[in-house]
Amino acid sequence: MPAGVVDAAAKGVRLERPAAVLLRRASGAKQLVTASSHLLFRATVLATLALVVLFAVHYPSLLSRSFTLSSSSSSSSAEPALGSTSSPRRPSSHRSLLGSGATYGGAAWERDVRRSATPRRDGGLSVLVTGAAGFVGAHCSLALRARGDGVLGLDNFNAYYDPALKRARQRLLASRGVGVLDADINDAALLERLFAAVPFTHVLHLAAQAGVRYAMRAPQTYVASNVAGLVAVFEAAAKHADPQPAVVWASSSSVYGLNTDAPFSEDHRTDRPASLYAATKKAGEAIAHAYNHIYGLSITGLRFFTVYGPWGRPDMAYFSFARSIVAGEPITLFRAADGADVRRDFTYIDDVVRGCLGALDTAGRSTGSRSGKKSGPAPLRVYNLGNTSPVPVTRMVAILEKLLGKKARKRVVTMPSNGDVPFTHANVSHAAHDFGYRPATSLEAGLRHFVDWFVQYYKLDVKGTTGALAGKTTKRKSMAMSAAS
Ligand SMILES: O=C(O)[C@H]1O[C@H](OP(=O)(O)OP(=O)(O)OC[C@H]2O[C@@H](n3ccc(=O)[nH]c3=O)[C@H](O)[C@@H]2O)[C@H](O)[C@@H](O)[C@@H]1O
Repeated sequence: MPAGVVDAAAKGVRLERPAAVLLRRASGAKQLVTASSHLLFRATVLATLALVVLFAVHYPSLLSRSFTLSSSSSSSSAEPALGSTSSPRRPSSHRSLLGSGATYGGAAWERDVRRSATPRRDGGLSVLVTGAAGFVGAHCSLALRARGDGVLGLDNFNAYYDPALKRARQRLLASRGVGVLDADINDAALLERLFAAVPFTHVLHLAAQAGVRYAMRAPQTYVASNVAGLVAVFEAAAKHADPQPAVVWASSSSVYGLNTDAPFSEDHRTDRPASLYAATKKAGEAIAHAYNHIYGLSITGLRFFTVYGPWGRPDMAYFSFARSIVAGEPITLFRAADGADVRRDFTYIDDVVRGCLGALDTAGRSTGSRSGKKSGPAPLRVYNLGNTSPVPVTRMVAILEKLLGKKARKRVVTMPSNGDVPFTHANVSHAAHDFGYRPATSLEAGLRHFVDWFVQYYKLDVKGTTGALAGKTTKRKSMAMSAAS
């Protein structure tokens, strides 16, 4: 090879080398950029997924069918499970934590809300029922609807007791034209929106954290529901409704606490609550006074006395005892420290429903307005809704044993120091005078209705387990609430 050529070739090689290196570097950089953008993309996707999972864990409610007028049976198709009625579980997270970014609103939503809340009779009420998928709330909603009032329900479906039972009540309400919003009373934005959409004449506020003894296990849920939630409802009714509705709400016989004068009258002392539950209800009565005084809200508090019946609360003694008797499990019976039987003024649900409707019908108008001015004093009332005849809990168990055809396995212990009180006994003369409240159901008759429902709802084999029930239950109307039937 000639030298020039060699040189040239060498030069060529020399000349070509930097170009190839540059080319390789360029393509390396490109690959690097591509690879890192893939990496970045994947990291972003992973981070997004992680956020979604975190979000779902902390706020499952938002991913569910929130704030819709749930009426379909898809909300819970689970078969009723007797075993799932026993001990209370912690309530699920409150929707109020989500702030105001929820998915309610829109023309279709407002149309559904208004349809449910519109009365079907002249002069009918338009009632917002909170806790509508609860025991008393569901019965009252059906009774109001049955007489032609408009009812919109609201419930957070928390897991204090089996939410499947609440969903079953919700389906029953839907079948009668009552919509129940899946929402929390602590969601101020939602309440504001509702009062903007509907001129409710009344609020029947029954949403609460119930249960006397559970308050020792989950104290903050009582404050969140019974104090903060009550304030949220009063705030919305006082400041965002035009005109202001009258509010009727659930207080409790437990406010009498350590009171020993009997029968309990509304004029007796209620400043010695025995449980945090009672204290939050007593606080509610004081809060009601303030909202009535400042904003002219018409407010009626109803002190319920151990309400029982079909579609009841599984955490209550009569219900959990029935479950245990059927399952052959032991029950614990409390005895007062002096050895006396613990007694309760058990009140049947239909009587309580009549009391609630009487209180709504006689509530009287609120006198305030959104501007904050009131035109004069508004009604502020409180009533006992009891049965006026206390019965020993041991007698309640004996009736259940007879109805279920099976003996209870009893364990009797001295009442622990858990907020319980040894007896309750209502004087209902004020409610009788003001709206004709007259409880008419004996514990025997009321528990018979309960057991009929209980056996049917949980599809119990009454022939196998309950001689006394066989035959009776087959005649029963299917899933009908007595209040509306
Ligand atoms: O009247 C009221 O204000 C209250 O009535 C009931 O509270 P309570 O009367 O304690 O009803 P249960 O929990 O069903 O207890 C009824 C009776 O059974 C007794 N009991 C309860 C549970 C148990 O395991 N053993 C037992 O002997 C209690 O001491 C009580 O005397 C409701 O649970 C409250 O939400 C309501 O506010």
